[in-house]
This record gives sequence, C-alpha cells and structure tokens, in this order.
Amino acid sequence: MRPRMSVHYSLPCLIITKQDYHPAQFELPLSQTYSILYTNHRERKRERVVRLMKRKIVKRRENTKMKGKLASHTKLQLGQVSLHTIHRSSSSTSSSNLSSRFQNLLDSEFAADAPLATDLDTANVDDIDFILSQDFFCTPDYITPNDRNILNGLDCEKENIPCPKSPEKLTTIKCKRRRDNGISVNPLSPTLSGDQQIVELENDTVGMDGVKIGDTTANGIQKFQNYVSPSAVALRCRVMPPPCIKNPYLMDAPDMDIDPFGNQRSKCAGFFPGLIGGDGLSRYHSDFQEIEQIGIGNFSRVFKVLKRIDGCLYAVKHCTRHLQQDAERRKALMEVQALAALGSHENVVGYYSSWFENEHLYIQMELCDHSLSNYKCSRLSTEEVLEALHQVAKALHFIHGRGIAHLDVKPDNIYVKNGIYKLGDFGCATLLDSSLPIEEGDARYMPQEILNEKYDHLDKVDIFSLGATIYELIRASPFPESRTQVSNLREGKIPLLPGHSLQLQNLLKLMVDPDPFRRPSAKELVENPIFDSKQTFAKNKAFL
Ligand SMILES: Nc1ncnc2c1ncn2[C@@H]1O[C@H](COP(=O)(O)OP(=O)(O)OP(=O)(O)O)[C@@H](O)[C@H]1O
Ligand SMILES: [Mg+2]
Repeated sequence: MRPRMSVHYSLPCLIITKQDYHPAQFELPLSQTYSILYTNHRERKRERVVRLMKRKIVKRRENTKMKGKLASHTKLQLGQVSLHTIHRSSSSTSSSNLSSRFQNLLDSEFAADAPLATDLDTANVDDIDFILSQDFFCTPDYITPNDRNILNGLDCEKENIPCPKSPEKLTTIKCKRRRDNGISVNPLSPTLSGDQQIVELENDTVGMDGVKIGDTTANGIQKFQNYVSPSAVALRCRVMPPPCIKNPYLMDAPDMDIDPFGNQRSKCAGFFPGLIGGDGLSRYHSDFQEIEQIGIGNFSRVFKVLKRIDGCLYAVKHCTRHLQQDAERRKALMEVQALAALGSHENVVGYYSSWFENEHLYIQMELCDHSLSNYKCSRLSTEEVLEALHQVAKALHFIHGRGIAHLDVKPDNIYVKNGIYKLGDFGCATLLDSSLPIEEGDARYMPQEILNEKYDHLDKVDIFSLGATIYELIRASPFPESRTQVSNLREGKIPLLPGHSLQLQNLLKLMVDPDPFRRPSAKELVENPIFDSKQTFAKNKAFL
C-alpha cells in the first residue's frame, strides 16, 4: 500500500485522490455539491490550495528524489464530486464556466512557473498528502452519493472511468490536521456568505486531542488510523439530528424517546448539540430575513420575518431564556409540542417549525396582525365582544377536545388576523388529566382554585380566564385597576356593564363563577344561543 498523508486545505472537502496529476489534462464536471462549494469559497482560498499542492510536490521531489513520471490523468474530488481527467482534445461537453475557471486557474499557476511544470512531470506524487471528505465528517461515506443520477453532469461511462466515490475509509491513513497555518473552514451552509459562515477550527473546544481509534507506522512516521479530529467531531455535532422526543400531547406517540445517534452523540456535550452551537450556523439568519419586532413577552421577543426560500411572512418567537440544561430545553419544548400535536384550527395560531440555536428556542408561526391587548383601552361593541368570545371558545373547545388546557388565556395571548381571533402562546399548556407539570399563567386571569393549587378542572380554568379577558375588554381598562377588582372577579362578582346585553353579562358571570362545576364547558359556550345571530358577526369582521 502506498503511503498517504493529509494535506491541509482551506477547503474542508477538497480531496485529491491518489492519482497522477497533470494540469493540462482535466476539466471539472460539476455536481450540486461542487457547485455549492465552488461558489461558497473565495478565489484566494483556491489559489492557496493550488500553491500548497505545488509546494508539497516540489518538496517531496527534492527530499526523496522521486522517480517516475506522472501518469496520464488525475482525479480531484471536491466533497461529493470527482473532477475527472479527460483528454484536452476530447469534447468538453460537461465543462462549465466554473470548471473552466478552475482549470484556468491551475493552468495559469503552472504556466507561470515553467520549471515547476517540469517538476510535476517528473514528480512521483504517490506520496502526495490526502484527505477524504467523509473523514472530515468522521462518518461513513454518506456525503458522496452512490446514486449516479445525483451527480449532474458526470458521464461515468466515459473512458471507463468508474462512478466517482470517495475511497474506502478503512484503507486510509490520515495524520492529524495541522493547526498552525491559520486555515479556516467553511461549513456546508449554502445560504450564508463566506464571511458569515467561516468557522475557525483552531478555536474548536470539543476535545482538543481528537479521537484516536488506531495507529500505524509507515516510513518511520507514526500516523493515526481512523483519527477523528476535534473539528470533525464538532462539525458532526452540528450536522447530527437531535433525538426524537416523545410528544406528551399525542395520544398515540411512541412510548419512549428515540436517539439513534446516542452512541456518537456521547462525544458531544449536551442534549441537542447539533442545534445549540452557534459558530455561524444560524438557521434563523440563513432562513429568514428579519423585518421588525412585533411583540415582546416575559420570556420572548417575536419578530415579523420573511422566509427567504418561500417568500412568505411569518412570526418567529425567539425565547430569550438561556436553555442550558436538558430539563429546561424539554420544558421549553412543551410549547411547540402542544402546538404541533394540536394541528391546524382556524382559531389557533398556526405552527410551522421550531429549532434550538445558541441555547435559545425559536418557533416559527403564522403571522397575525396584532393581539387583543390592542383593544384593552378601546370600548368594543357587544357584537365585537361576542365575536371574540365565540371564536376563542371554539379554540378552547378544540384544544380541550384534544386533552390540552391552555392555562394562560388573556388578551395578550389572543391574536387577530384578518378579523379572525387566534389563541396563541402555548407556553403554559398542559394535559387536562394533570399528568404533566402545571405552570399557571398570568395570575390576574387565574381563578381561585389554581391559586389554591387545585388542578382538578383545568378546562374550567381556561373558561374563567376567557371570562376575565372579555370582562377586561368590555371595561376597556387593563387589569389590575385595583386588587379588589381582581379578587371580586374571583368571587364571581361582576358589576353591571352598561351598554351590554343582560344575556352577555349573565354569561360572563357564569364563566367566572368560583365553582368550576358551574362554569360552562367550552362546548356549551360555543353552542350558547347568544351566538346565534351569525350575520351580525360577519359584518363586524370587516371592522377588525
Ligand atoms: N404569531 C404571532 N403573530 C403576531 N404577533 C405575535 C405572534 N405571536 C406572538 N405575538 C406577539 O408577541 C407577544 C409575545 O408573544 P408570546 O405571548 O407568545 O410571548 P411570551 O413570552 O410567551 O408571553 P408571556 O409574557 O405571556 O409569557 C404577543 O403578546 C403578541 O403581541
Ligand atoms: Mg404571551
């Protein structure tokens, strides 16, 4: 077996397979990945690679007086892509601007240095240093697709060149990547600019000594077989999917957490290592264009964003709490698990996606116009109030039907979009059967039994909170005006509300009854005859 050693490149996935090199005899068919890599890395980095190759070849020649000539072609691989050698005279069907530029670059480099070109002809490059793409990811060759169709523009049958595939990991001997040349690595993030995504491997903190799986000695130099550098571990941490967590809100969810990568994850600290580390891999900034802040809560800021790939507007809730412990993260995740388990309903804010980034949770949601708190200080008509009450009651009927209690119903958490009211902020959501921890929401909207830690009728807690919310809207003065007002409300005492029907006032009184049994269920609320005059509501939508 011919010895091979690692070369240090500024491009993490540049691969030089052990083939002879001839600068005049190759062109570069492109695959998707090559295209990404090519466009992502700047010219000067490629030049540095070429210079490095030249320097190493010359050095080898001088030191070992290598014999032999270069054979007829060289194969270069960039990540998933092999840069095949073909004769210059052959038709350049797969050549592209990018490949031409790269070839020109190489040609010009060598042309400018005639002796070197001769050197190249006579140099034995058997011991040119090598690095394999999958080694960088310290995984089997999952980067290079076996499916030939994926490799756009490659004619694998041409000249009987085998379909490009990175060499077998087991036959490779690598030495530890040098750290003293200031080489930075551009992770595979197609959307960030080069400056944004550069990761300085020198700053890597994941086990500075890397992982040695075996070693061997060749030519008196000790080399490590299957050596996994700390940088590779760090990168693998970033690309490794998070564990599957049981969603407690789903009746038929699998009974246990699944973490197929648990074994490998042990090298990376934390629970969701791949999604916690920042290092320039910001999903938020690569996927979204932030437009403006549209809301702020106790533990979050909400932004109106434009999703780059689909051009649509969304709301992204950025939870400001630092979630360092696994337990904290699991707790924070309950909000998105509730949203995801609930699925879609017209009166529940739409949920799209969520992820961790820099120890913060991000939640991508349907964008609404504003929250009901906008109306706290403006008097609403009976019809408008009834419309809000009816729609939120429908939301409660829906979520209670799925065994979930909201536990933080209040004007701030009811959003309005095109006249439709949507229940949002499921940060306190829990299961109606009290099998999950209970964290009650805003105390101003909580009934007495919750303050007494009686959690037997959590659905009726939501009914009380909705009653208090509607009462606040009717009064057009935010809670708490006085402590007495809130405690009166908890005792079911509501003063007369001039301008509003007795029927509505009675219904509100029932909703805030201190006895949860006497409060109507969400279903009873939705079906209350007070909401029968649907036409009136429809007219009011235009107003909102
Ligand atoms: N999908 C959305 N569309 C429009 N505005 C939103 C959306 N989600 C949240 N907001 C705005 O952001 C504010 C804060 O959001 P949210 O209530 O979810 O945060 P929070 O930190 O959980 O709040 P709390 O202080 O109630 O705990 C909301 O009151 C609302 O004004
Ligand atoms: Mg809120």
